[in-house]
Parts: sequence; structure tokens; C-alpha cells
Amino acid sequence: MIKGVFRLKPAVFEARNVSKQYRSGFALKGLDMKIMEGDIYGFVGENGAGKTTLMKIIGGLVQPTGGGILLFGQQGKKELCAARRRIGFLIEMPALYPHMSAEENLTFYHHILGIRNPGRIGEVLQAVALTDAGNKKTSQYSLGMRQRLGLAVALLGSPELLVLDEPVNGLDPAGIVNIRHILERLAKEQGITILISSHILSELQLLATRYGFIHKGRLVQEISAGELLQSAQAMICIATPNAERAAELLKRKLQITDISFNTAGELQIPKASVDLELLMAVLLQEGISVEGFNLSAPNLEHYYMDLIEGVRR
Ligand SMILES: Nc1ncnc2c1ncn2[C@@H]1O[C@H](COP(=O)(O)OP(=O)(O)OP(=O)(O)O)[C@@H](O)[C@H]1O
Repeated sequence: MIKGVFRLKPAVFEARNVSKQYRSGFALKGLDMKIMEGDIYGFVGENGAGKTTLMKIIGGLVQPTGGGILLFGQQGKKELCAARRRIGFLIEMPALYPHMSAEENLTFYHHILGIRNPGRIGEVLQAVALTDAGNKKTSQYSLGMRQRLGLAVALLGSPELLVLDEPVNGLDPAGIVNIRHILERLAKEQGITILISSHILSELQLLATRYGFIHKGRLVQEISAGELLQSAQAMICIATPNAERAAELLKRKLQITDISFNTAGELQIPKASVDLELLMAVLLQEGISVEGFNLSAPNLEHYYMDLIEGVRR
């Protein structure tokens, strides 16, 4: 019998018990984390949780005060330096010369990075959908275009890993979707692994294949997109003009305690905590009219809020 060989993808990045202490206190506190080749790793945490600090440690811009990191399995000082050439960063926007075109700006970075392939500038402009605007002065670029140009700079060295700190921050909806499509293509067509932080969780959920939740400098949990979907977080949403009364009834008659209201004023109940037939029967019996009913898929935002609430308790 021929046995199939199941090969695990290698870790591209690993943090082992990483701490960073500033004078003001700890930014990272014994953080462990692993990004596997091919992951689009969504890095989620509130302001000040430590996301940028970790990204800066990956880039060598900040040194940890405890623990250490591995990049592509390498951990010596020299080896980490060499491994960083295989990574593209968009942590802070690279300086762009406003009076120069995108092509000229890229030529400048191309030179600084010592990249030999002259065709690379055209390739990265195409990858970020800026080919047609390549001759335009960057002073005339929108924020979304500038952000894509920043991504193009990060791509110049043909990285295997991209580290992106809130790349859609401040962009309009079209700009956000543009960036998502570009990143999806880079992951799918070029096999680039991506570490991306964002506060827009609904958007991040459309892109990421894995998530890491960081709270006060510690990684609280890692979960795959598949595990998120299988989590018990699917919600039943009920639209009724008598939402308050319905909630009170369901609490009293069915002992359902975790009822909330969404922004549309609908009742929200975790699917796992109800018997649907019984719930409908109670509402109808009590003369509560149900105008709409739907089941919302497990949602990254709910999952994260529940997780963090649990950690805070
Ligand atoms: N250079 C620094 N000197 C002192 N404290 C710092 C420095 N950089 C970051 N910090 C502190 O470390 C903590 C983590 O900051 P960090 O920027 O890594 O968080 P973050 O998760 O990226 O937050 P945000 O989502 O707001 O960008 C914060 O309390 C911050 O004030």
C-alpha cells in the first residue's frame, strides 16, 4: 500500500516568549505566535495591544527585551538580517517625493535596495494596479493610490512575506476593496504569506485565512478561518416591532440570557443557545409579530469581542 506523505507547511515567522519593555511599561509580554507559509494572518487587537511593536521587531526596527524570533527558521543575528531581505514591509508609509512620478519614486527605492532586475518596477506597478498612473506625480495621488504605491515599494524585493500594519486605515470603501483584491491576488498567484493588522474586522474576515488575537502584549488565541466558521458564534437575528418585549419574554419563558440587539434594532441570539421551534412558538403564542428572521454566519467582530470580554473578566 502506498502511503500519502502529509507535509506540514513550514513556519515563516515564529515568536517565542517575546517581550518588549519600554520605560512606560510592557508593549509585549511573553508573546508566542506562529505564521505558516501561505497564511494570510489577520492580527487583531485594540489600540496599544502591541501589534506595531511586534511588526517592528520582525523588521529589526525594535529589539525585544526578552525572548526571540525566528524568520524562515533562522534565528542568529546575521541570519535574521539575511532573512529580512525576503520580507516586504508597509509599517509606516515610505517617504515619497511628491514632485516625482510613481515610477521615479520606485526607481529611487529600486536603487537603494540594490535590486538588479530593471523590469521589476513595471511588475510591481502592475501588481498594485497603478500601471496607468505610473507617470503621474505622486502629489496628485489619492490616499488609496499612495497606499498602493507604498505596497509597490514593499513588493520591490520580491518578498515571500509581507508585513502590513493597517494598510487600509483611512481609505474609502473602494480603496479598501482595491487593496483586498490586490492582496488576494498576491497570495493566490505568487504564494506570498501575509501578516496584516486591521481594526476593520468585517473587512479582515473577507481576506484572512488565520487570525491571532493580541491583548495587552499577549497572544490570547490563534484560530483558522475554518475554525471561526465552525465556532458556536452563528447568530439568529429576529426583526420585530416589539423587540424589548420579545427579549423579556424569551428571558423569562426560555431562560435565554445572552440576548443583544444589533445596530438595526433586531434581537440577536447565539444559535447554540436556542431551540428555534420553541422560540418561534413562544413569540407567536404571545402575539409578537416576526417581520424578519435570518441566521448570520459567525462573525469575526463578535468572536473577538466575546474573547476579549472573557479575558478581561
Ligand atoms: N517608542 C515607544 N516608546 C514608548 N512606548 C511605546 C513606544 N512604541 C509603542 N509604545 C507603547 O507600547 C504599547 C503598544 O503599542 P503598539 O503601537 O505596538 O500597539 P498597536 O497594537 O500597534 O496599537 P494601534 O492599534 O493603536 O496601532 C502602547 O502602550 C504604546 O504606547
